Amino acid sequence: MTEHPARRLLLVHAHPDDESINNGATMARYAAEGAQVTLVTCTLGERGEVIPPELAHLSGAALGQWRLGELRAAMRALGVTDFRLLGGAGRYGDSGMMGLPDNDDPHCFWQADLDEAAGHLVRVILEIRPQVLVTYDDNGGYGHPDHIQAHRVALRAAELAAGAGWEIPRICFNRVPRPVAEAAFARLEGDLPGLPFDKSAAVDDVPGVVGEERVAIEIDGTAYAAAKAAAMRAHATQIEVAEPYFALSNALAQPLFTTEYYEVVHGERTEGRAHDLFAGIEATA
Ligand SMILES: CC(=O)N[C@H]1[C@@H](O[C@@H]2[C@H](O)[C@H](O)[C@@H](O)[C@H](O)[C@H]2O)O[C@H](CO)[C@@H](O)[C@@H]1O
Ligand SMILES: [Zn+2]
Repeated sequence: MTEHPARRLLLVHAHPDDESINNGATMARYAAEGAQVTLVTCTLGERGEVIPPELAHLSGAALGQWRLGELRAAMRALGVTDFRLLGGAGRYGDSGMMGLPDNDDPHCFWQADLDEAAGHLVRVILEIRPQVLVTYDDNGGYGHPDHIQAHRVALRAAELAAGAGWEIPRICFNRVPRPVAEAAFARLEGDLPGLPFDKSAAVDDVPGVVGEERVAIEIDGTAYAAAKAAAMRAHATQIEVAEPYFALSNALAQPLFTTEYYEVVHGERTEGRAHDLFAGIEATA
């Protein structure tokens, strides 16, 4: 039997950058504490926009390879050594934003056969035997096809893995409590004049905003704020950071959250608001 660290976390994301935006502090914390942190990213993000003018020439496969390099740099910043591309680098293409003709590309992730894609993830689950799986809600957080498909593939793979001998004890969705988001945007409104961004996004532009009652776990990542910001800066084609804020290529400022929040959607719930993704889960072989 392969020796496993006692605590094993698996995160499933759509593009290089999502992991740092949603879970950078969480990943840095658990990596620093000696847990096994495994990231599976489903596409290389080759249909993304590019922020820095000096990189504006990058598109298609060249952009995808560049973003893979950005992902490597972000993982170094977080101290995460186990990160993989679903089915291997380039297996599934970036599907573009919802409603675009890109969504119909037969190579794109949105067109993937669900069980074929989930099969790649089942192999990772049976190898790692994670106690916690983190992914997006059924809307992918904000409706992007690759995020929705990442959710579907993650949950299908968890179902198949349970039938093949490993039921993941806890499955979580990335969340932000609405009061937290509203307070952060209120601060942003006052800070905006001093930022390199002209406009602010809105609370409902933030993926996964829900009522407080649905948030079961919060991870205080204050100690890892610098690591998260460095990881986000590593994704320079997609993200501009001006702590404690950032903007994507749409140049709309939004809060850079260093406390990260989770809803538990499968497995043992926690008593009240927990502060550890592994709370109440026995270390398992
Ligand atoms: C955070 C995220 O999921 N980014 C995706 C997204 O990128 C957005 C898209 O280019 C949109 O048109 C911009 O206005 C927005 O600023 C971008 O964040 O979609 C891309 C294409 O599928 C994807 O590569 C990127 O990772
Ligand atoms: Zn994404």
